[in-house]
Amino acid sequence: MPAEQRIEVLPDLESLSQRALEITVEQMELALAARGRFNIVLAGGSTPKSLYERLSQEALPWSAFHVFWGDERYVPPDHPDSNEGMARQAWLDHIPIPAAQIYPMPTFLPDPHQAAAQYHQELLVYFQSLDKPTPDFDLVLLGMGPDGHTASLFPHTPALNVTDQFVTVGEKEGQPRLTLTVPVINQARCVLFLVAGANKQAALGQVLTKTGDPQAYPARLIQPDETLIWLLDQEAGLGWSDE
Ligand SMILES: O=C(O)[C@H](O)[C@@H](O)[C@H](O)[C@H](O)COP(=O)(O)O
Repeated sequence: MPAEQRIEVLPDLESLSQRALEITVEQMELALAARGRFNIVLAGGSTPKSLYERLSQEALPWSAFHVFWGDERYVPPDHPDSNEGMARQAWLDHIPIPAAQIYPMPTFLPDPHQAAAQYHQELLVYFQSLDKPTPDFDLVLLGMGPDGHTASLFPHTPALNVTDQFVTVGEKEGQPRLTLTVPVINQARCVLFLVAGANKQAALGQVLTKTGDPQAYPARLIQPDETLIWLLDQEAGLGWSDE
């Protein structure tokens, strides 16, 4: 159960993205004050694009950013479906962040399981260099699909129950994806969901009321110890608000 959990409903995607920018900067400031760097995990899909575009317009201490992904479609970065490609086009290609501080998920190996193991190892080495045995990201950005999936943790798939790896292979309609595992996401200091669109309403109802079976609505599995924030637009968040 998160120490702090809140739901904010914003009028539309643009105001949701502006609020997400504010929270991202808040979490960055906390991380820099405490540890001198900001370890952020990016979400894929379409919802976060407007946030990334806003970030590209900011003058932030980019040299303190270390950017990771929460999941990736198993395609090259120049493929239209690539989460890495979307984030680079919307944000990362427009700011002076050191290239070595961007850690894309590898999607060039023939076997996605090998790629998952490689990213696991990359995370292990990175966090061990910070004297941490496991990843403790400062901020994990997540979306949620109409079926209640998040990252590439899809309903009734083996990925939901992987606890001995930081990264595993998810699957959407037979297509492989790479995804952080539930324990890694839950070890983050702050998890921020960005959910927009009427097609998310039903799944939200199952997730936020904690009634839906977590295997059927994997976003329910996301219960970080510290901070969990849901930013919803009015279409998705009809009737929901902690405010
Ligand atoms: O790679 C992905 O697609 C995402 O990580 C996925 O979990 C996404 O966040 C949801 O499917 C919502 O996608 P939209 O933002 O496009 O609705």
